[in-house]
Order: sequence, then structure tokens, then C-alpha cells
Amino acid sequence: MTIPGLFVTGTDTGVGKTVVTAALCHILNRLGWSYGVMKPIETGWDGTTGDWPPDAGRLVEISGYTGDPEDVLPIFFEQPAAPLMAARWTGQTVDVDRLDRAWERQRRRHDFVLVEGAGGLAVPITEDLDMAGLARRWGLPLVVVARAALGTINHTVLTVAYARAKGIPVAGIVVNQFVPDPADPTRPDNAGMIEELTQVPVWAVLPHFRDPDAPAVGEALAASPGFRRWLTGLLQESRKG
Ligand SMILES: Nc1ncnc2c1ncn2[C@@H]1O[C@H](COP(=O)(O)OP(=O)(O)OP(=O)(O)O)[C@@H](O)[C@H]1O
Ligand SMILES: C[C@H](N)[C@H](N)CCCCCC(=O)O
Ligand SMILES: [Mg+2]
Repeated sequence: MTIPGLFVTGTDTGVGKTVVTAALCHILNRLGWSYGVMKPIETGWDGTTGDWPPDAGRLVEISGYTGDPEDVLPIFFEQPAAPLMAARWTGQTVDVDRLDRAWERQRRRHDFVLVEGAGGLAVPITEDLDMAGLARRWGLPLVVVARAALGTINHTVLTVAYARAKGIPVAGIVVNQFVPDPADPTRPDNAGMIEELTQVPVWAVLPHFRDPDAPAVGEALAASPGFRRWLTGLLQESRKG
């Protein structure tokens, strides 16, 4: 495989990274790929409720992963905060070697790994590493999930500029939760403006789903021309070896 996977980031927390990562799992399931999933650091879970926290649990459920939880979710914190903050509050530091070891095990097992970040790209993990640094460290191109509504141009352009400043390729942008609103005339044109300003393909403009389950969102993503173009390119590259 020409790329080892995708790092799904967003312009903010709560923009739809997990929904889009689960949709990508659905598409890879349909293609019959063997792939890995990771949520390297999840915050806001204390480890006592259920087997998995919400994000890692969702990805495990859709991908059908049954192995060691450590390889999907090496690190979690109770406080719903940036990892560096959550770690400091409990007198800890994030063990980056532990993240790397989980990543290496995933890479040994799979040609392709889907990784969901926490929050946006500049969210700190340690004093020296943020989400962008993690994607770069693991050689993963980004998918940027962005809101559909007013304010998204600025957030998305800044996210792409930050990625470029750090030398990380951005494979595509997903504009999420489009709901027409007569009070917000920007919505129908935001994706085009984002593409023009960033020169990154918008893979899809996804609607707001009553139930954003992986098959529904995955089929919508799979049917979107921007995503199909990227996938066709990836499949051609993977056939070349
Ligand atoms: N297209 C959509 N249609 C309907 N609901 C959506 C859609 N996308 C996301 N949501 C909902 O919005 C909320 C936030 O989405 P999600 O959990 O995927 O965000 P996130 O970026 O992964 O957040 P976090 O930063 O906590 O990881 C969830 O309740 C999710 O179900
Ligand atoms: C708790 C939340 N759902 C995410 N896991 C963490 C988001 C950190 C965002 C930090 C910030 O950008 O201010
Ligand atoms: Mg999430």
C-alpha cells in the first residue's frame, strides 16, 4: 500500500471525526480489506464504564476488532480535555513510546490503519508533540472533518495551513452535517470556497442524519464524487504494489 492509512482529524472537537472514521470502516468492510483502527488517546473516560470508551468502542464495533485493547486505545484519561492537560492534572505524562508500540503492532498486522485524533490538529499530547506531530510521526495523510455552517472557512483553512506548515499531506476534507438554513446563506457555497482556498479536494458534503450509523454515512461518503476519485487513485496505486 502506498500510504499506511489515514489520520482523521477535525477543525474542532465534536465535528464528526468518529462518525466519519466509522463510515470509512464501513467502506473498507465492503471492499473486504483487512485494516486496523486506533484511537491513540481518548480523554473523558475513566475506564470503569463498559469495556470501551465511546470513540474507540465505535471503531472496534464497526471494524470487528477482537484483539488486545492496548493496540487500539493505548492511552486514556478521565478528564475530557487535551491529553497534555488531562495528563498534567493527574501528575502524569503521555508515554509516546507506548503510542508508537501500539502503532507498530497495528502496522505489522495491517497494510492500512485508520487513526482518529482527539480534538483538532494543534491539540497537545506532550510539550513537544501535538496531533499533527503524531500524524507526521506515523507517516499518515490527513482527512479533515469540518462543520458545514458559518465559521467553517476560517477553521478549515487554518487547519490545512497548520498541516502544511508541519509537512503533512491532506488527502481530503469532509464537510459534515449540512442542514439548509435560510438564516445562513453560506452553507451551500462553503465547500466550494474551502476547496478554492485550500486546493484540497472536498471528498463529500454529508447531511445531518437522524441516525448517523456507519452504513448510512458510509454509503453517502462512498457515493460522493470527491471521495470516489481519491479511492479510485488509492486502489490503482495499491494494485501497482
Ligand atoms: N452527519 C451527522 N449526522 C448526524 N449526527 C452527526 C453527524 N456527524 C456527527 N454527528 C453527531 O455529532 C456528535 C459529534 O460527532 P463525533 O462524535 O463523530 O465527533 P468527534 O469529532 O469524533 O468528537 P470528539 O472530538 O469527541 O472525538 C455525535 O453525537 C454524532 O453522532
Ligand atoms: C473530550 C473531547 N471529546 C476530546 N476527546 C478532547 C478534545 C480536546 C480539545 C482541546 C482544545 O482544542 O481546546
Ligand atoms: Mg470522536
